[in-house]
Amino acid sequence: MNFYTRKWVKPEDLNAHGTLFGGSLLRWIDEEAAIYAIIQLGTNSCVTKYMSEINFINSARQGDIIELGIKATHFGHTSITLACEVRNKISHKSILTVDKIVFVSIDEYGKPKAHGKTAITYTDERLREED
Ligand SMILES: CC(=O)SCCNC(=O)CCNC(=O)[C@H](O)C(C)(C)COP(=O)(O)OP(=O)(O)OC[C@H]1O[C@@H](n2cnc3c(N)ncnc32)[C@H](O)[C@@H]1OP(=O)(O)O
Repeated sequence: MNFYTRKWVKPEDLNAHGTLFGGSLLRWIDEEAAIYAIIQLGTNSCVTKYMSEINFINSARQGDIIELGIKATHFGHTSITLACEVRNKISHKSILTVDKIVFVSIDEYGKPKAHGKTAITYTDERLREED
């Protein structure tokens, strides 16, 4: 799993207990996962279809630096399935896991569209393809 994005937990991200608000974390995850799906599928016409059970394992506190990890686990015909882990950047203690986040590639009418991708590609491979 690659941990691309880091966040610094600030006062506006906290819940009434003074720990990281789950809603803030889920918003960051949805955006991170969407960016990952867009890059892998090569189109920004894709939507979140499904999120599996979310397991909040440990809380994060103000001042903590956390990192968001995403990995593609399955390429379907029109969909891509991702797994996510959020952990403390310093201690590597797990904060949250999501087993499955599914994005679907759509056409101009909002209907599922084949994306033609079968495996993870990395930026340097994509740049080589464009040469
Ligand atoms: C980035 C964002 O915030 S987007 C905003 C939030 N998301 C949305 O508004 C999306 C709203 N939903 C929709 O518009 C529609 O449900 C669509 C277009 C995504 C999918 O339409 P459907 O008629 O359900 O599509 P369909 O049944 O053909 O399935 C499409 C793909 O999704 C997969 N899929 C459908 N339902 C599920 C599910 N519950 N769990 C996992 N995968 C699913 C299918 O297996 C299929 O994948 P494949 O082609 O790779 O085999």
